[in-house]
Amino acid sequence: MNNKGILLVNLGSPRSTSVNDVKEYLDEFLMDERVIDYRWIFRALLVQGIILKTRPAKSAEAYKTVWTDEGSPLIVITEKIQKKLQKLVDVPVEIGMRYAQPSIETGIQKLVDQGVTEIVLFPLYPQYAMSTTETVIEKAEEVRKKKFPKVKINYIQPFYNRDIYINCLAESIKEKLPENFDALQFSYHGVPERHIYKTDPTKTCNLNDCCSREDNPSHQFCYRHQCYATTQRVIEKLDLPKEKTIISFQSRLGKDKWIEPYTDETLETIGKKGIKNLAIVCPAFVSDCLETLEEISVEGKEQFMHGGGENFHYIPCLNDEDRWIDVVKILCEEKLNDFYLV
Ligand SMILES: C=CC1=C(C)c2cc3[nH]c(cc4nc(cc5[nH]c(cc1n2)c(C)c5CCC(=O)O)C(CCC(=O)O)=C4C)c(C)c3C=C
Ligand SMILES: [Fe+2]
Ligand SMILES: [Fe+2]
Repeated sequence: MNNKGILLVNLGSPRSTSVNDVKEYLDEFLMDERVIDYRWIFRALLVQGIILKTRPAKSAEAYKTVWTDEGSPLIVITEKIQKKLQKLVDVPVEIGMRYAQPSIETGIQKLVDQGVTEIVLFPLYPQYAMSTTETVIEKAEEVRKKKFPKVKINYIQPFYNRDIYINCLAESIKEKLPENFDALQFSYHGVPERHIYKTDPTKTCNLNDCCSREDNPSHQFCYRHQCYATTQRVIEKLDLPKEKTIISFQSRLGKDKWIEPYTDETLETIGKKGIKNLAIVCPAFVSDCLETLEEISVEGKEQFMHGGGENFHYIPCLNDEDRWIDVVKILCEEKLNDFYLV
């Protein structure tokens, strides 16, 4: 196994909470054509001409509320996953971020410096999206071809429906569920509807009930379906009645239509419909980050309380829980073994 290694890839965070560092990060992130998928000139006009004029200051304030002495929660937790995994496997494990530092290139370089020529790259996203899994693979391939042409990379596929992951997520949620709750809400990061249509090679997804149907040819690339499937399977494992569960999509940006239902609108209205005690979980994220610790735990709680809710219980992500590290290990080992089959 000594020429093999593992690269865990997460989204990335700004270097610090200064407005300039947040601006630099948002510039790289939002200028990615798989995140804001307009033609370059329109993307630049929107991002550099409008969004970067005001958003960095607002986002920097939000980051300050979640930042720890060690840094960004997303990076710190990814490092913890790396360290725990490293204790369980006999190949080097490094991390790389799609945006900012440590970059995917830095991660690959660190592996290469340890003699690695065959890398298992793990995009840490359970569900496929053009703005997550796909952009990670595109970036890694670009870096590989330019800087490391002799290195081979095997990519771990989205694992939203793998039994080991579903069992792990369900167990984790079960342990953290409060005794009394009227509903369990599954809030996933949203994406613009256009992204789903664009990445559907079968052109059969209508973003309606087909996403929650068991089989539709579009499911392999339908982020909305994959979120529904994760939810459905966890609900079954937890033996929860469907009426006690809610699915929604958070973190909208801009004026485009994003996939529905929206988390903020849901949180503002369910209190009046009799849901007073809410538990909420965010399974699109394997590690807690700005979008869970601020947008859901703080803003989301305010929205729920404002709309007549009484008790709001946020269920943390899998983070560095041992049962999740075991899943990461199994998924990595499967791909490490693939190298022997070629
Ligand atoms: C989990 C999967 C994610 C998808 C899908 C996703 C799509 C997506 N995101 C934006 C815009 C922003 N996202 C931001 C933060 C952020 N997004 C994800 C994950 C997904 N994004 C994470 C894990 C984080 C947190 C990073 C951290 O440092 O903690 C932000 C930055 C914060 C802010 O200013 O709100 C933006 C902007 C788009 C446009 C998009 C799909 C097209
Ligand atoms: Fe995002
Ligand atoms: Fe779909």
